[in-house]
Amino acid sequence: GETAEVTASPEANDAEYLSPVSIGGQTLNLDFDTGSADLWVFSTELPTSETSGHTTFDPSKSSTFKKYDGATWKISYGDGSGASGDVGFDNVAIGGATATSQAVELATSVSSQFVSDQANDGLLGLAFSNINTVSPTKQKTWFETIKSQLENPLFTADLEKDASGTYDFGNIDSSKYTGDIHYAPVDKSGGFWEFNSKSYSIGGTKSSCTTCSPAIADTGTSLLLVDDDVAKAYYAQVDGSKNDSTQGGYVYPCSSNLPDFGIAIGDYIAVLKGSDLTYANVDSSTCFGGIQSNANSGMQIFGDVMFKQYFAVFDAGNTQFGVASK
Ligand SMILES: C[C@H](Cc1ccc(C(C)(C)C)cc1)[C@H](NN)c1nnnn1Cc1ccc2c(c1)OCO2
Repeated sequence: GETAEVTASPEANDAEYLSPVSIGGQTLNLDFDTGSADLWVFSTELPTSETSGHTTFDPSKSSTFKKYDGATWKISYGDGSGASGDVGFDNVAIGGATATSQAVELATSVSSQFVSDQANDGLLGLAFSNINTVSPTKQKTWFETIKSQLENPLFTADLEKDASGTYDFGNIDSSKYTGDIHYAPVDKSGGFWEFNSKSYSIGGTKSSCTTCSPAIADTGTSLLLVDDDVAKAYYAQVDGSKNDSTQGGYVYPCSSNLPDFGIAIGDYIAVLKGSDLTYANVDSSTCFGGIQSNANSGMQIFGDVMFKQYFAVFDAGNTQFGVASK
């Protein structure tokens, strides 16, 4: 079976990580997103006013591209952004592993957030294909297309703070983590890498929260979006912090000492170091937190803030998600 490895390069503030993907011989930089299941790209079908700074996929230049007549897609993301378009099939290679006849969703319309993020040429979904948005027939993700060719039906994420990391497909590279991998069973019925998270710790003090929402492992989200009362409890320990609606969340004096924050991955509490829980500067003295409220959306979203501190294993063979120290 095959294995493949590709770099994941951070954008400003580690807001997102981009990886090179070859589609019909054309290389685009895509945001690998374990929280969605569409592989979509900036294409020559977009108005040129929306593609400046982006690499666009040109189906007419690929000898292996096949149009999927009548199929369309339309996706809306939780941050309010979205995109839509039509569909074809082509050979899609990542790190030397090629999925043939992979569904590639070509954007004919993208929201302003995507137009302005010139580093991003589209998203590569790594969630489960039951939430793919192609109509009339849902399509497989790249990972699900290639899974049977891989040495093991799994992939790992090693994202780094302000540095390039890697995604590996088909194997677990033991040089990338220390100690044990702690797994939680995944409920994939909602399409996400979803697991229970019924406790947390703040500054070493553990709390159980039987009413806490389940969590998803989401490489496509920058922050850690936790239940509202958990976010409140965390920032109650940060002097001078406040939930500032104009900034869009909790801010505090950059001089604050942030407590460690432990998140439950099933029965295991992964402790995130407080010193790595600041996301960005709002101004020279005010900082924006990596931990924010999910506005009680009923789902906790564990994004890149977690992946920067823990090596992650997405194991489709055993339908489990695991983390290890690194
Ligand atoms: C937001 C990303 C998907 C995306 C990634 C990048 C981008 C830009 C390139 C334009 C920067 C837009 C969108 C996430 N992926 N699973 C997602 N897709 N659907 N829900 N989420 C997670 C969520 C949900 C709610 C929230 C949030 C996050 O941030 C703020 O409020």
